[in-house]
Amino acid sequence: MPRLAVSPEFPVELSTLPEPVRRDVVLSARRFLQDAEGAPHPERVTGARDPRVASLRLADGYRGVVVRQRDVYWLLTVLPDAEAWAYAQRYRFGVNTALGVVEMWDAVALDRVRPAMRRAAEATPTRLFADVRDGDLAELGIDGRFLPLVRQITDELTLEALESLLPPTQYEPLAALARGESMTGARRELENCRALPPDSEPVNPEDFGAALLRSPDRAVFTAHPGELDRVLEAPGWCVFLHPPQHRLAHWESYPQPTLVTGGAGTGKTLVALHRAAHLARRGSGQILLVTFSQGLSADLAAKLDVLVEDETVRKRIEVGNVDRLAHRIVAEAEGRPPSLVGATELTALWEESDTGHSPAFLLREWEQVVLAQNLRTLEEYLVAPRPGRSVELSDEERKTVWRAVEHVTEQLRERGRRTLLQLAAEASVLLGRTTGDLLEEAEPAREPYRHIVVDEAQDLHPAQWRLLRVAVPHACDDMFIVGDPHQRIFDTRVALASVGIDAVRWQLQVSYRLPQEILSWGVRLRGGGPADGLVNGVQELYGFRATRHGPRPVVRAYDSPRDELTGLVAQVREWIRDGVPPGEIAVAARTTGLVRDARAALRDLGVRVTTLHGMKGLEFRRVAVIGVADGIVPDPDSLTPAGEDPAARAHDLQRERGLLYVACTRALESLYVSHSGRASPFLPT
Ligand SMILES: Nc1ncnc2c1ncn2[C@@H]1O[C@H](COP(=O)(O)OP(=O)(O)OP(=O)(O)O)[C@@H](O)[C@H]1O
Repeated sequence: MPRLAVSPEFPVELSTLPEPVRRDVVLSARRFLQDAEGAPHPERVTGARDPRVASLRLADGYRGVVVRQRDVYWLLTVLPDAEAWAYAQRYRFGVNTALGVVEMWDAVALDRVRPAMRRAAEATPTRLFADVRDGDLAELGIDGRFLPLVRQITDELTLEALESLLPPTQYEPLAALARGESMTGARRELENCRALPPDSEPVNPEDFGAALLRSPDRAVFTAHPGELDRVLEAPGWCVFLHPPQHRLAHWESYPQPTLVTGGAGTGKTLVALHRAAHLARRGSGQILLVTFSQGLSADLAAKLDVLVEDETVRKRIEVGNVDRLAHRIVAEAEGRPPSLVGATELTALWEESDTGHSPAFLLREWEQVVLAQNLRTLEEYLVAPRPGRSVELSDEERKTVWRAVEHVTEQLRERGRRTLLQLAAEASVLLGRTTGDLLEEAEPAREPYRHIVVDEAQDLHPAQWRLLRVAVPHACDDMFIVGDPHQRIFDTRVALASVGIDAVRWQLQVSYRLPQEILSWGVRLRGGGPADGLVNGVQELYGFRATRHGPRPVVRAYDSPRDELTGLVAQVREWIRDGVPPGEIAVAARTTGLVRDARAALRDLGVRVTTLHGMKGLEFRRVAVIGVADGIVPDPDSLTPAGEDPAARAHDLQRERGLLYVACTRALESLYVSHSGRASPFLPT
C-alpha cells in the first residue's frame, strides 16, 4: 500500500476545480491511497528536473503531481494536464541537512537567473558571503547544489531577489548572515523553520519519507480515506500550521506557564486553539479556553468545533470568557445570579463622595491601583505604588480617596450590586477557599481545570488574572497564554509575574493575515515604539513582517461627513462588484453615531458595520475605517484631561491608538480609511 502525504497546496488547488472534476479527483486519490482497482498509476515525467517526480491522472484532463520514494508519495498539486506536466518538470526536491525537513525549489526559474548573476559577479570582486566558510554554510544546512550560486551573490539586494526562488530553510539563514548576524543568529533563524523538536536520529538526506514526517507544515500523511477526506475538506488552518506555530501548539509539555506574543495576524489565536485541541486529545484533564469577551469566545467556540471533530475530545474543552467564569462561580456560591451595577449608577456614587477628584479619576484609581493590587485596607493603600498615575497623592489625599472607595463599595454592598472586576476578585477568593490556596499548596483539594488557555491576554485585568491563576493548580502545562501588548484596547497593564504567573515567553513574528503594505502602514500608525505589559519591561514590533504583498492602504479625505458616507458606499459597492462576498467586508468607526449612519447608508448591502472595539480578534478580506478625523479619533471623551493626570492621558492616547491599529489590521486584502475635515493625528503622513 502506498503511504500518501498531502501538501497544503493540493486542497487549495482542488477547491478551485469545477465540482464534477473535484469529485473525480477525490475518488481517484482515495483509490490510489487504498491501492484499489482503477487507481491511477504514477507516470514518468520526461524532462523532469527531479527523477522522483511522477504524475497521476486524477480526472479527465487533470493530473496530480507527486514526489515518490519507494512506497512514499507526496501529493503536491492537481492541475489541468498541460500545467501539471510543466509543474512536474520545473521543481526539484531535497532534504535540509541541518533540520532534516523537505525542501522544494523552482529549478527552472533558478536556472534562468544564473547567467545574470554570473555577469553581475564578473563585474565586481565583492562577495556578500566572502567571510563565511564553506563549513559554516554546510552547518547551516546550505545545500551543496546552491553553493556556487551563493558564492556569486554580490550584495543583499541580489540575495533578496532570490528569496522567492530558494526554500525558506536555505534563504532565512543566509538573510540573517547578510544582515550582519552571527552564526548563532543565523542558526536561530534556521531553527525557526523547524516544526518539531529535533529527534535523536542523525539526518539522512536520502530518506525523503522521514523528512516528510519532520515537515508537518508541508505534508500530512493520511492513513485511510477518512483522514484523506479531512485533509482535503477542512480549512487549511485546521491541518497545516507554519513551523513556529506548530512547534508552540504541539510541544510535548511546558514545565511552567507559557506566553506567546506576536503582532496582528501572526496566528496567536490559531496556536491557542491548536494547543487546546492538543491538550484535549492527550486527555490529561478539563481545559478552559478563555478570552476577553463573550463575542470572541463564541467565535473561538465555532472555530474549535471545526478543528476538533471528535465529540469526546471536544467536550474536554470549555470555551468562555473571564467575566462569565466569575459570574458563574459567584452565582453558584450565593445561590442566585449576582446583580451588576451600571456605569451611570456607579458614576453617581463616585459623585456623592466629596473628594475634589472627578468620578473618572476615582474609578481609575479604584480599578488600576486598588483592585489591580487587591488592596484591602487603608494601610495597604497608603504605601502602595501607583503605576501609570502621575498625579502624586499626599497621605491626606489618599485617605480621602480611600473614604470614597469605602463609600462606593459600601453603597454597592447595600444595594446588592457589583462591578465585573469586583466579581472577578470575589470569585478568586471563593475559588481559593474551596480549592485551598493553590498558589501555596502542592496538592489542592479540588482541581477546577487542569489546563487554561488564554487568548487576547493583553486586555485582562490583574483581578481577572488572579481568578485564572487560582482556577488551575500549579503544574506543567497549567497556563498557555497568547496576546499582543500592541493591541491593548483597555486600561489594563499587568506583568504576569506580579499575579503569580511566572511565564516563559515565545514570539511569533510573521503575519499571515496582512500584506506587507498594510502591515508597514499599521506599524507606523501604531508607532513602532515599545508597549508594556504581560512581561516585565517593554516589547518592540521589531522583526514583525509579512509574507505577501498587496495594495497600499487608501486614505481618502472628504469635505463633509455626507460626502464621506457617499464615498464609503461607492467603495463598498466597488468591492462587491469585484466579487467579494458582503460577509467578508467590514466597516468600522469610533463612535456609535457614525456606526449608525454607516449602517443606514449601507442598509441593503449586507456588510458588517461595527465600532472599532467590535473589530477585535476578527478578520475580513476588505476593511473600511471611517471617521478617522481629528476630534473623533482619539475620542475626546475617553481622554483624561491633561491637567488631571498627564500620565493617565498618555495611556489613554496609547489605548486609542491601539484601538485604531486593531481595526486597521483586520484586513486580509485591502484597507480603506476615510475622514472629513482634518485627519486624525494618528494617521501616518
Ligand atoms: N497556519 C495557517 N494557515 C492558514 N492561515 C493562517 C495560518 N496562520 C495564520 N493564518 C492566517 O492569519 C490569520 C490570523 O490568524 P490569527 O487570528 O490566529 O492571528 P492572531 O495573531 O490571533 O491575530 P490578531 O492578534 O490580529 O487577532 C488567520 O485567520 C489566517 O487568515
